[in-house]
Amino acid sequence: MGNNSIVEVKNLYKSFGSNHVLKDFSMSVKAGENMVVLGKSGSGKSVLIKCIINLIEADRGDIKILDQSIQDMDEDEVDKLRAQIGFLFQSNALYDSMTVRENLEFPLRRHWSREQRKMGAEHAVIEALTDVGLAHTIDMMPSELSGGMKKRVALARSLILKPRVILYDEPTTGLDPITSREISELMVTVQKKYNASSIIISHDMNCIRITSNRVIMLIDGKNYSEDTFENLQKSTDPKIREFFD
Ligand SMILES: Nc1ncnc2c1ncn2[C@@H]1O[C@H](COP(=O)(O)OP(=O)(O)OP(=O)(O)O)[C@@H](O)[C@H]1O
Repeated sequence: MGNNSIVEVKNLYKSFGSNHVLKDFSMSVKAGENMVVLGKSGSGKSVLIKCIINLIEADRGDIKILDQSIQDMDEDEVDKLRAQIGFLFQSNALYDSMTVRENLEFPLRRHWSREQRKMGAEHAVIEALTDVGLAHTIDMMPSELSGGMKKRVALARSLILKPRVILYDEPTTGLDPITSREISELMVTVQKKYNASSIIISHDMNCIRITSNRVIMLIDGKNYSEDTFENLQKSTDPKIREFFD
């Protein structure tokens, strides 16, 4: 890996009609790094994540994940790459009609052969659930779980393929402060265990403080500033201060 970059975004532009959302945005996420993207509502954080996983196409710019340019990939290659990327969406997106076990098996059905699943699915499900402290919920339905537990199960599901990169979209939204803190600490624990890199979109200052190695300020469509949480907190720049005051 040339420059040790797991995710490399260069000079990204994305507009919707006259709404210029990303304007020359660049960032580089290193191996094992937790990168937070902080920006106001509507600043383009979700658009950025969607560009990174090729759900929407950027107008201009380069995106490389694990040294592969996503724009040059055919569908098969994108699919293979997606197996190495874990997602944790705000909504959790658990299937309500499936047990916890079936929810966790879902990505395996897509990316593992029948033979691989026969040999390894049970072990993989138990390992991922154990990592989030919820092995005992394996036969439960999502409706029997609290909000925080659902979030943990969704995290377990995003870990099951042992991703190199994990993308978190507002992982603590809707959770009480104690549960938010637990989820944030869990994100740090799993990042260490899996040696994954993460890109985290969040407004939750406590979550950012706990999880981030670095924070990017997404302002006016650009990477306006990037630094550690502690250094940004000390900034006197009014555009940065808005987030901390
Ligand atoms: N598919 C789309 N078509 C048209 N406009 C879009 C589309 N997706 C996003 N936008 C616009 O892009 C801008 C950025 O949206 P985005 O969802 O990335 O914001 P965000 O920073 O994630 O905000 P929030 O913190 O509120 O989730 C918004 O003005 C939004 O209306």
